[in-house]
Amino acid sequence: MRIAVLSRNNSLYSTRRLKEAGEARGHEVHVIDPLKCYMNINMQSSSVHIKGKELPEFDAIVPRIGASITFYGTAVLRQFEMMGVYPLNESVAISRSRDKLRSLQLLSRKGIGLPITGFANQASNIPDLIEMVGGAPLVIKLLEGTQGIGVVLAETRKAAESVIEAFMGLKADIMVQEYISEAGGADIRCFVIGDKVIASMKRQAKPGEFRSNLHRGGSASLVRLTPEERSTAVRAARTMGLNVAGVDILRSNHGPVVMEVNSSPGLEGIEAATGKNVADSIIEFIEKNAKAHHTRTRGRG
Ligand SMILES: Nc1ncnc2c1ncn2[C@@H]1O[C@H](COP(=O)(O)OP(=O)(O)OP(=O)(O)O)[C@@H](O)[C@H]1O
Ligand SMILES: [Mg+2]
Ligand SMILES: [Mg+2]
Repeated sequence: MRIAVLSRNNSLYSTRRLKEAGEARGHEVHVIDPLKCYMNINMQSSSVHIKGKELPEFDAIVPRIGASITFYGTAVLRQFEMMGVYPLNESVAISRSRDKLRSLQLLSRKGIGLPITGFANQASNIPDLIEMVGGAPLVIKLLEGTQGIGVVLAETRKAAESVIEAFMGLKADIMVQEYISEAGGADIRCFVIGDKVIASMKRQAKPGEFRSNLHRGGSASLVRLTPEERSTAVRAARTMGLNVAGVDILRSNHGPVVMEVNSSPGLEGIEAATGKNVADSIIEFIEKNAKAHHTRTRGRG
């Protein structure tokens, strides 16, 4: 097969591994920078070009679209979908997963366990919002945050009120969440491919920190999932319409709760922690599932 990896940089670990794994399985793999692509959108035919050349036909495309280029990256991916290229994850599903509130709304509709979460636009609603999520301690999150930056633990109601007020004053979009203290500063990354969790790891925050992000000094280790955790992760990925997803779960007193579903989960941490060849499993999934014009939305966006 001829496979495109849509990625800004072919020296990134995940991109490199996907190229290696694809070639090891006998495929031709091209790394394509979505920002370098330009497109012809017309009635007769769609095409994608780079530096004056039309790109060849691909059998499948693996989107690795960073959060900062979601808008243009998904437009390029959609163009490939319209041309009939099989997307590992569809543009619609990626856009959906990038909106945290929309994601939580979709997951809750399917009865998937979530931390109690509230959001509001006006400062006058703050006291009621805090009440709704069960009072302090609680977690306040910037919707645009990443790598744990913009995630705050407010220990008291007073602290919560002033942090929420400050964020709202800056016109930042936030959500307020029940603090799952029993998770003990750990979360579980479930790497889902199709209808299976093919690898998982526990990430433990460093002492004195509640955020388990590896970028915040957390450490990864192997973990044994319960059947409920497995099925929660798989259902969360399916609800978002993602074939490949990194589902982050907290172990709460009321069972596993999903914190977020990532559409471009990194391979470095999970391959290092588990010793599994995750890139190979992704290529294998593509071999089994890639068909031209095979998206749930048929590229309609
Ligand atoms: N409600 C919560 N209760 C307990 N711990 C939480 C809660 N929300 C977040 N955390 C901790 O904080 C960390 C960061 O939170 P989260 O994953 O929501 O933000 P982020 O990592 O900045 O976002 P992204 O993963 O999209 O980059 C989590 O990995 C988890 O360890
Ligand atoms: Mg996170
Ligand atoms: Mg994330």
